[in-house]
Amino acid sequence: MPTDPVVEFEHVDAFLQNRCVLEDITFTIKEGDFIGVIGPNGAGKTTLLRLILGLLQPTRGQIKLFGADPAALKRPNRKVGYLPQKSGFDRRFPLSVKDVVLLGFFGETGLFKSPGQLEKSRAEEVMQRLGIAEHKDRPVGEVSGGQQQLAFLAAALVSKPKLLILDEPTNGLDPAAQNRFYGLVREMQAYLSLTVITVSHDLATISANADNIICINRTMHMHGSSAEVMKHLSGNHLYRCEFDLLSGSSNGWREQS
Ligand SMILES: Nc1ncnc2c1ncn2[C@@H]1O[C@H](COP(=O)(O)OP(=O)(O)OP(=O)(O)O)[C@@H](O)[C@H]1O
Repeated sequence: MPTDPVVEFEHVDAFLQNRCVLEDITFTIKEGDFIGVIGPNGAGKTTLLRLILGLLQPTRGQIKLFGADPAALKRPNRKVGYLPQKSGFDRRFPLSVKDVVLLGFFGETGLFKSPGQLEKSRAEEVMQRLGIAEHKDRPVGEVSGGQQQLAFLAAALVSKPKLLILDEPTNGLDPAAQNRFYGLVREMQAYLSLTVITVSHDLATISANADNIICINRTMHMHGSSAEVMKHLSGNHLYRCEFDLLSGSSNGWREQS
């Protein structure tokens, strides 16, 4: 069955403070895809997400989100759930797990309107599905890192988005918690018929969980199924992506001899 494009990039460039951060990026993400975006630190992954979200305008090229300009797209057509990088939010906030989940409705209800019964029961259902309902009254700063991430995932999902965008969602989690997180994302993907875009610099995590992978480091190096990309990276000794995590260098794509 043919599927509609959810995100379309056509020859997109992005400049930040007069520096080219993304160059000539072209790809299409279709309904139901589970896409991993990988690249070393500073490769432009978060910038790519900001372009998709309409928070940044491309310097050249065209971007469509659900067939429209992302910056002009308003609810109810803008059905996007977003889980930003951990560093973007102060997790010592004096909120319970349930409060954090209910924050996910603010895009719908506005900041100053309390969530009603419908919102509360939807939040309860999502917390049940993600296995965090038993922690709902605990301060979010006191639950484990994995449970915190699930609370923020629940907040991104309560408004029943069609596209879920995750920026380095499993940073700082151990491998078991990472697998559990992505297993739950998969379950929610099936339940809500979601398209998922997840960003990471961890190739192992991405390849184990995403169906398709986009490799970027300013330009787009590869776009294909996880199996194809992994085969290319591990079987082809000419090109292999290596991330210099220790130095945080953005020159992580190296030619191998
Ligand atoms: N507001 C900004 N102004 C100027 N340069 C920026 C800005 N935000 C990001 N950059 C630069 O743009 C480049 C891409 O940044 P971006 O955050 O998109 O990379 P990333 O792949 O998400 O990195 P990381 O894995 O470290 O989060 C980096 O060199 C970064 O320093």
